[in-house]
Amino acid sequence: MASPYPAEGTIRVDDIGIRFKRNRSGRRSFKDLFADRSRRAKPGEFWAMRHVSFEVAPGEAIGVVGRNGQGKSTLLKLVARVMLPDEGRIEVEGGVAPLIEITGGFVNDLSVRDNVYLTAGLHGMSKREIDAAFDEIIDFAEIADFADTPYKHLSSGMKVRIAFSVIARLEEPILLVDEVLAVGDKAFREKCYRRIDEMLVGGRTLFFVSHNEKDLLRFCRRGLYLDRGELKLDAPIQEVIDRYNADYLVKGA
Ligand SMILES: Nc1ncnc2c1ncn2[C@@H]1O[C@H](COP(=O)(O)OP(=O)(O)OP(=O)(O)O)[C@@H](O)[C@H]1O
Repeated sequence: MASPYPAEGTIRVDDIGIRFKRNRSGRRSFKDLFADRSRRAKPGEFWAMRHVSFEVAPGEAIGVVGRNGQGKSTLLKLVARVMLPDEGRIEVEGGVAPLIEITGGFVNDLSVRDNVYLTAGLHGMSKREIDAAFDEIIDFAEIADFADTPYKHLSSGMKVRIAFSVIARLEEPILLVDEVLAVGDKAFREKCYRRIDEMLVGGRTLFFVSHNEKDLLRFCRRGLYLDRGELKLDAPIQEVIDRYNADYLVKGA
């Protein structure tokens, strides 16, 4: 008999909406949390995403496409639970390994070593497990000479290397990858992609944001096309790419 409980890696997004202020850096203040949650955007606010619904089964690999500023990163942050929707519900079964806005996840003044322990620890790895994996994590990133360097002194490509290397070691069932890998050099990116292939074979659920068709087609079977804060199309990835290109590709460009 099928289990009544959703399997790890399942994601259910039900009519979510999120609004932002145009003129302030932060989202909501503590005080705002207790204020009236009006369904209308107040002056100076706008809905970055509204009425978005979809379900993801464990092991699905989903490519998210759309022009700049259409809500792709916001959607990943909602799945990662670092943001909450103002409307609707989002249910995520199991932990999420996020390779998004990586510099936000790592602490600038800590060494690479301490950041590895911190991030892996926050995702449930014990100290003993991290001890055992540490050398491999550093080797994969190819930054052995920099293990005790403060994270802030790494180049942007080196930051991506160590972040990917840690995230790829986590046992979380859901993997989120935005365009950060574009910062890595070609050889390292290919190494990361092979690792993502392995993780998909292992049954991970993937959300992959990219403007690169080849990369989207490599990993994803299904696509979500976000446009003006709406989910314009949820379909096989090739269909989603074709529709996006038909809408926005400048002929001959
Ligand atoms: N913390 C925030 N405060 C205010 N506005 C925000 C915040 N985060 C995102 N936005 C706004 O929400 C909209 C969607 O942004 P998002 O980063 O999700 O777009 P995107 O599709 O990932 O874009 P890109 O392709 O450029 O990365 C944009 O208008 C952006 O300015």
